[in-house]
Amino acid sequence: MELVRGLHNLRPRHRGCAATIGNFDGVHVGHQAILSRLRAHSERLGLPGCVVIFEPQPREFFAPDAAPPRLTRLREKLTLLQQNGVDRVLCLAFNRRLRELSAEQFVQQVLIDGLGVRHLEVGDDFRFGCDRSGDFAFLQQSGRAHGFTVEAANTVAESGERISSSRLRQVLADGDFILASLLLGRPFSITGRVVYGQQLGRTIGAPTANIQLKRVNPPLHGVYRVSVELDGVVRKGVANIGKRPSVSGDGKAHLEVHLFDFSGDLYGRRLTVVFHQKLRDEKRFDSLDALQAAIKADFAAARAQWGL
Ligand SMILES: Cc1cc2nc3c(=O)[nH]c(=O)nc-3n(C[C@H](O)[C@H](O)[C@H](O)COP(=O)(O)O)c2cc1C
Ligand SMILES: Nc1ncnc2c1ncn2[C@@H]1O[C@H](COP(=O)(O)OP(=O)(O)O)[C@@H](O)[C@H]1O
Repeated sequence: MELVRGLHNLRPRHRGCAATIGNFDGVHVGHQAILSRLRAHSERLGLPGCVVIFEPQPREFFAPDAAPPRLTRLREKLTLLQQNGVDRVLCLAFNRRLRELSAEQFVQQVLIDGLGVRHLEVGDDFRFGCDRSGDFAFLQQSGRAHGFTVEAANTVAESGERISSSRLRQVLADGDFILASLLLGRPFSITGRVVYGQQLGRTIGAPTANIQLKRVNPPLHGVYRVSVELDGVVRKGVANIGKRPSVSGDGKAHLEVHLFDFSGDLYGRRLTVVFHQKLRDEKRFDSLDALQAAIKADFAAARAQWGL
């Protein structure tokens, strides 16, 4: 899969494709249906299938503090798009210039001049362009004028309700990991690189691999029973995701995971943490002793649930 960052990196060889546009946060089952339609059209046309995404996502640009948590960070999203058979991703920086493009300008600059789109697949509620003025009817009209077809993918529902990124955020906040798996088509996980922490964990009998979240607001908070695949072995463990109010408090969310019956160096490794069950909310403890006791109890609870 090829990643093109910014319109200025598009070359004449990139013209001619089937495309879709959106945030694709989570790459859930609804998104997967659109990607499957995209693949069908790209095969029919004998052209690559291209997904146009935005980074940051529009709401993160408009209101950085009020934006909803991210289900997938850029790298995770790209991996999932690749796994869904996408040939090319055009990642556009959502900034003032992009925000101010009218629907006509967006179609002309991105879809026609940039990508030479021959088929456009969109979700049934897709809106774009300055103040969301472009809609499906507008795209169909542009398609007729510029020689591309447009199709709106059907809504995909689960348990009678539409699948969406915002529904997933709610389901994860509720700790319903079984429903989350149904909506995602895979268990919910967070992937990232293990970085150095304060080296405190090992001194309280709880070494924890700290996974870099890069300031992105995660959709989960609290203590969870988790698993991690490491060198082909599924390791069981417990994770804390939160701001660690009892210790540092740099105000940012951290994800740290302790693996049961494991000792070794994980620094620099890329881990995928799969979440299975919430144990409790994160708390502020007045002493390191109280924190240590709570962590010990979490270990015992998670071990018991895992049958270890
Ligand atoms: C199972 C578990 C539960 C935790 N619960 C809390 C908590 O409720 N409140 C809190 O402030 N920190 C909590 N922490 C985070 C600890 O403060 C942190 O792991 C410890 O300070 C070690 O940090 P370090 O890895 O950077 O050395 C928890 C950690 C683990 C592994
Ligand atoms: N059972 C384990 N679970 C998680 N990490 C472990 C384990 N055993 C050893 N480690 C290693 O110890 C590191 C965590 O130790 P810790 O004292 O918490 O340091 P830090 O604050 O740098 O995360 C991990 O990054 C990993 O390399």
